[in-house]
Amino acid sequence: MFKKPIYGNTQGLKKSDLDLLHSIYDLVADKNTIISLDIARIMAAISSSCQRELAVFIDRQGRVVSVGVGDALTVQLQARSRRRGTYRLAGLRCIHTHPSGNGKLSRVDYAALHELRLDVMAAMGVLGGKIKEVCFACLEPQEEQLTKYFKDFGPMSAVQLTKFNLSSLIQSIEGRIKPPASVCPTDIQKDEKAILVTIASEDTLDELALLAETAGATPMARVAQRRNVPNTAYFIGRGKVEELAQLRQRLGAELIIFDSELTPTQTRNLENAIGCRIIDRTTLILDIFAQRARTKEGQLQVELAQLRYTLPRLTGLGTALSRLGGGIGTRGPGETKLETDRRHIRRRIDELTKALEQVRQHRRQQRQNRRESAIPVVALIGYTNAGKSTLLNTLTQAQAFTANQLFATLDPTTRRLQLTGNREVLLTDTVGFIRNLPHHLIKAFRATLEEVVEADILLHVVDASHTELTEQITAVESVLTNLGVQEKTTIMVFNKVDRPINHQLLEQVKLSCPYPAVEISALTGIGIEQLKELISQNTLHQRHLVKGWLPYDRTDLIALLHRHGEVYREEYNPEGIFVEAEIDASHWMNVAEHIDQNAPLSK
Ligand SMILES: Nc1nc2c(ncn2[C@@H]2O[C@H](COP(=O)(O)OP(=O)(O)OP(=O)(O)O)[C@@H](O)[C@H]2O)c(=O)[nH]1
Ligand SMILES: [Mg+2]
Repeated sequence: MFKKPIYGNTQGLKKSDLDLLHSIYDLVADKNTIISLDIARIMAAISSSCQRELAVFIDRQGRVVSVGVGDALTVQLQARSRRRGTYRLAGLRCIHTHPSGNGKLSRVDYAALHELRLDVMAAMGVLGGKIKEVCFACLEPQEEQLTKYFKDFGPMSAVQLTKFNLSSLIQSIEGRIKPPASVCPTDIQKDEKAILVTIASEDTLDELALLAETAGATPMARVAQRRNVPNTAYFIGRGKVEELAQLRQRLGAELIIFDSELTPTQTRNLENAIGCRIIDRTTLILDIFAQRARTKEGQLQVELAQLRYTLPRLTGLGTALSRLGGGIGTRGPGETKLETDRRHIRRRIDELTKALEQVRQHRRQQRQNRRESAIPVVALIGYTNAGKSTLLNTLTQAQAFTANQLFATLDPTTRRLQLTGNREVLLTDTVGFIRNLPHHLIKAFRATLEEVVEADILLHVVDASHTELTEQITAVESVLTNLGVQEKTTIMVFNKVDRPINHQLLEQVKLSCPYPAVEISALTGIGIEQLKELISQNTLHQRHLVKGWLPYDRTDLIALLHRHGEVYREEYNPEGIFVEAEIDASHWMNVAEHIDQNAPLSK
């Protein structure tokens, strides 16, 4: 029969010891404890008898995966390496012996713990065939990364070692390691069954359902209980809580999402009464943002918002429940931080605030540069899913990500847009708005939203085919007011007119809106030329008139006028070139100083 190998240098080992070593493979440790006593005792006996170090690796199911003679590094390097990505532990623990009787971990032991990213490294000091003392250590994440920081346990007896709860130690370590953004999507729990709850009318749950789906959940049922005032303890009535608990059981749902903000007490009470994870709309939106954020800036903003909002709410049962495997509302900074060190959170908030301040400075500088080049900036704003990114793509042939999802865009994208008459503007696409956009989010997303604040004009993109277009416009306007930009020059862009439209409603909306409006389809191209014309008209003041004479040796300036402006007259006379043109403010100075009111050769 195939025998699993004994790794390391086995030369000189007695046959009976080798057989005993082989027998370790047949033993299984309890998955929650570091090692079982029978394995420990066999190791102590052989290690003492041959006066060599022995190492045993056990996986999370308690199975012995490799047995060897020598230190942990030698043994494991010969056995198959089992790294599971840099942001996770290897899922293996190592127990090895020191025949000197000293149970303290050696430098090699710590090195192996770090290099192999072990769950735990334990050293057993053995003397006279008996276990004298045991020490073990695990990695201690710093700033969400696994570094060379260790946490030591022991010395203790072998019996004490078998009583130690390994699972919760591993969970607490892994809870504090943050995967890099690029690996986040693999952690998304697809199809978490969810129940949606509101105290308004059931229609309002359409949007919540879309949000839930965007986050990766499957809405299974909708529960509406009309109330003017939420119950302070449970948000909904006590009887409804019972009903919800039964419904959850029947459907096997893992998550209940409320359409409003819940207080920490309400969340806790509901979790205790229903026994599953309860999240509110804000937490759901933050979760989507956490999944979407790709740039460093986006990630900083989401983490800040989460720390400010979600973490103080993740207390009580929620903590235990979310430990059972993450899921919606549990992504992001990780709540173990909350348990271990509240001061750490405050420190992190400070760090994030400072880092974001730097981002803002940087963006301010970028905007300053743009301002100097005097190219007008046009910001695309609007309700999420209105078609902003699609419009950016249509107008500029950009390749911004678009999707029939809420919050497809998180990070601002800026592209140049060529208009008629060589006119040029910068078009910025940014995060979509939503009704009751959480206050924390507006604050956290200031760096991004400042693009809107600093823009010269706004294109307010509206999904004209949406039944709630009026509500969506109002929601966007309320965010604009919040940002203090309600007075900015705005063009209303009614998008998706290729779809069935309630024309009566659209006409009403257009009549009541004080801004110039245009109907378009970003998808099919209807109305795009008209929109460009409106953008031109509204950014006209950014051009200067040039009228006068240029010498023949400055035909380069004529070329510049053609490139960055519109030339109305261009006459080649014997005494010089007479031009009448308009040119972008950014290039005006270059030409203006050479333009002469009098013909050069007539002077
Ligand atoms: N029929 C039709 N669909 C459109 C039109 N414009 C956009 N869409 C669709 O609407 C959905 C949302 O488009 P996006 O461009 O991602 O919307 P957005 O406003 O950038 O959304 P967020 O970034 O999520 O805020 C996509 O499925 C688009 O294909 C249009 O003119 N007509
Ligand atoms: Mg978008």
